[in-house]
Amino acid sequence: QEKGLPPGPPTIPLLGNLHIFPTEFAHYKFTEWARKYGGGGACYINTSSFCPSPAHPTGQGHSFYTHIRRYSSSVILSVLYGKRAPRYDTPKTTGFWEAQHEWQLLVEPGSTPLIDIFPFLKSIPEHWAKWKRDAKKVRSLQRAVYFGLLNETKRRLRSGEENRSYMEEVLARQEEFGMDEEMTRYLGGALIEGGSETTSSYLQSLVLCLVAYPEAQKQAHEEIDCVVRDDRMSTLDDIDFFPIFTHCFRPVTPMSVPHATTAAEEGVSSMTQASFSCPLSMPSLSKTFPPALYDNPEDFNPDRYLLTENGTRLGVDSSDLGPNIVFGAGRRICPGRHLAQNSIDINVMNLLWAFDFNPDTRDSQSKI
Ligand code: HEM
Repeated sequence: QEKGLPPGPPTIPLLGNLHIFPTEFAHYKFTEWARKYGGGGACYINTSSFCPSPAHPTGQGHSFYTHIRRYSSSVILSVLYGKRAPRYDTPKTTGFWEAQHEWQLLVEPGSTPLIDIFPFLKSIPEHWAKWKRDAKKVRSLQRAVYFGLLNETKRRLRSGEENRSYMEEVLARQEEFGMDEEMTRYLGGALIEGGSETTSSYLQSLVLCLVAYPEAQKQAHEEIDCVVRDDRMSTLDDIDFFPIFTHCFRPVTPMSVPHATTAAEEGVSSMTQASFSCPLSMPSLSKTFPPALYDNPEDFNPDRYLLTENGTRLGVDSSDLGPNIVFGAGRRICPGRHLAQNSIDINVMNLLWAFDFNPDTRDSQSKI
C-alpha cells in the first residue's frame, strides 16, 4: 500500500486492488482481508476510481418478498407524493422494482468497463458496448417512474387537490432551492430508491432468519405475546418493552456507501483520492469481527444484545459499534434513518405478533 495508508492486500500499478476486487458478495471478501491484513480491524482497499455497490442476491419469488416490497414502496410514496401503493402489481410499483433491479445489475462490480480510469472506453459505439445499452434501458425505466410521479403531482396541484406531500413542498420552493426540473424529478427518484429497498431488505432478512432459527422465533413470540395481547396490534409505544432490533446480523448496506474526497488530502495521492476505504463501513457487519469481539458472530442470536449493549462479548469496548452505525456517519448520514427505524420497529413487532414463519415445503428448490 502507499505510505501512510492502513495495511491491505498488495496493489499493482494503476489498478490498485481492482484486479482482485470480488464481483460477488464483496463484504465477505472484505471481512477476510480485514482479518488478514488489519488484524480484524481496519484494512485499506485501493479501488482506484471505481466505486462498486454491494451485490444483492435476487428475490426468491416468494410472495412475502413482494408483500414486503409493496409495503416499503407504499410508505415512501405516501411521504413523497401522498400516494399509496395498495398493490404490488401496479405499473408504478413494479416499474420501480424493475428499474431498481436493472440498476443494480449495472452498478455491480465487473458489469461496466473501467471508464473512469480509461475514459476513451466511453467512445465505444453502443452497438459494441452492452453496458451502454443497459444504461440506456435503466435510464428510460427510471425516468418513466420518476417523471410520471412528478407529472401526476403537478396535475393534482393544477386541479386544486393538494395533499401536502414532500414533493409538493419541493415544487413550491423549487426556485428557492435552485432546483431545475431534472433535479426535482431525480430528487424524488433518489428518495424512493433510498427508502424502498433498504427497509424491505431488512424485513425480508428478518423473515428468513426467523425461519432459519425457530428457537429464536419461539422466544420472540413469547416476548411479544407478553406485551401485546391478541385484542390489538402493536404500536410504537410498545417498542420500549423490547430490546433494540438490531441491523447487525445481515445489514442492509454491509459496505455502506462509498465516499470520495473532492479535493486532494494531505498524504493521499490523486490516484487514491476517489478510492474508498471499506473498513469505514465494515463495523456494521458482525461477520467482520473476530471471535475476540463477538461470541459466534455467524449465529443469529438476538440474546447477545441482552448481554451487552452492542452484542459483543462482556468486557469489550464497543463504543464505536452503536446500532446507528448502519445508517452511516457524519454529514452524509442517512436522512431517512428515523423514518426507517420507526418503520422497522412497528413491522418487526407486527410480523411477530401476527405470523408464525415456517419454511415453504411446497418447493424443495426454494428452501433456505
Ligand atoms: C433500513 C433502512 C435504511 C438503511 C440501513 C439506510 C442506510 C443508509 C446508509 C448506510 C447511507 C449512506 C450514509 C453515508 O454515506 O455515510 C444512506 C444514505 C441515504 N439514505 Fe438511507 N438507509 C435506510 C433507509 C432510508 C430511507 C427510508 C430513506 C428515505 C426516506 C433513505 C434515504 C437516504 C438518502 C437520501 C441517502 C443519501 C444521503 C447523502 O448522500 O447525503 N434511507 N442510507
